[in-house]
Amino acid sequence: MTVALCALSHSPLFGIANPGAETLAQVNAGLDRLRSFVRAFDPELTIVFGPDHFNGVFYDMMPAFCIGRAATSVGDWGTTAGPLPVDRQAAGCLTEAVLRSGVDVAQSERLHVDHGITQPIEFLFGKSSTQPLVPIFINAVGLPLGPMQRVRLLGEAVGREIARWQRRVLLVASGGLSHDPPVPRLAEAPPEVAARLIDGRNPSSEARAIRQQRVIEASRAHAAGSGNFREVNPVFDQKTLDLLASGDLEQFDAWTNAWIEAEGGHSGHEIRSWVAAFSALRAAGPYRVTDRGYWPVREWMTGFAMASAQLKAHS
Ligand SMILES: O=C(O)CCc1cccc(O)c1O
Ligand SMILES: [Fe+2]
Repeated sequence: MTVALCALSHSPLFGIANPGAETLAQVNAGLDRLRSFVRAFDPELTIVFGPDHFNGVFYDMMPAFCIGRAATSVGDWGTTAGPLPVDRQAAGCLTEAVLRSGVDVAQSERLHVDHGITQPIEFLFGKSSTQPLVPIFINAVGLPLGPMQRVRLLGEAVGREIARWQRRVLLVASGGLSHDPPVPRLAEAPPEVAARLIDGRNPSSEARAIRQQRVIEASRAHAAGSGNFREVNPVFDQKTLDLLASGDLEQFDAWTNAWIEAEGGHSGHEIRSWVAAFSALRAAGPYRVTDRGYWPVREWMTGFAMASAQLKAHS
């Protein structure tokens, strides 16, 4: 057994909005380092913890967590659409292990995923990779959410299971850190928006284009200092990264969702992906963070962070 971890933010505005040459060069250099880390580790299986943004998972059946035994990319924001190379057997083992641990994870024979899962895969492996995957959906925008402790326990159950395997497993976390992009919320949605949050799968390409254009315009307004979006919070983000690096992950149990939202914005809940993945790594053994980068990027409407980590025994 050996396990490694890569965690990174996603933003659909990456490649669309320009954060300036210096930031872009630094982020790209960071992504290059992550790709080198992954190549050197040479994973036989990659488990991706990531959210969805009402593109693949809706309120007609909103699970807290869901493991895909098969999955298909909706192809939003220029990501490759279609079936993903899911390792069905590994996904089944993980589902059983998590259920045995007492965490009532949902399961899917066709998990629909958006850029929350596909962007990190494409960053790390390219646009049409055949890298075997297990996608694990972590609800971060379909309020209400359960306590953070459940996220940690989900991750631990995954980590305990893969620690028993004779296989190099890469854990990938996708999301965060603090950000508040224009993702609709059911409680405040007018009826036509509510309808698509409940059952909005397979929008017409025109409808998708209109929504994406709205996000692009929002990011322009935000970058120009107007618009009604919260600022990225580097203090919250560094605190999150410090705690993840410390390995003292039980401390996240005390982070209430109200506090996370107040400090990290509505999409700050995406740190759940990071907590799940780091908890999985820790369940496989003591770890150390080997790389860490952070850039608050207004043009991408997010604090863009990345990290890699590996087991101490293998460093
Ligand atoms: O709903 C959508 O498709 C856009 C969501 C979105 C926007 C900016 C930064 C992000 O990280 C993000 O996920
Ligand atoms: Fe997101």
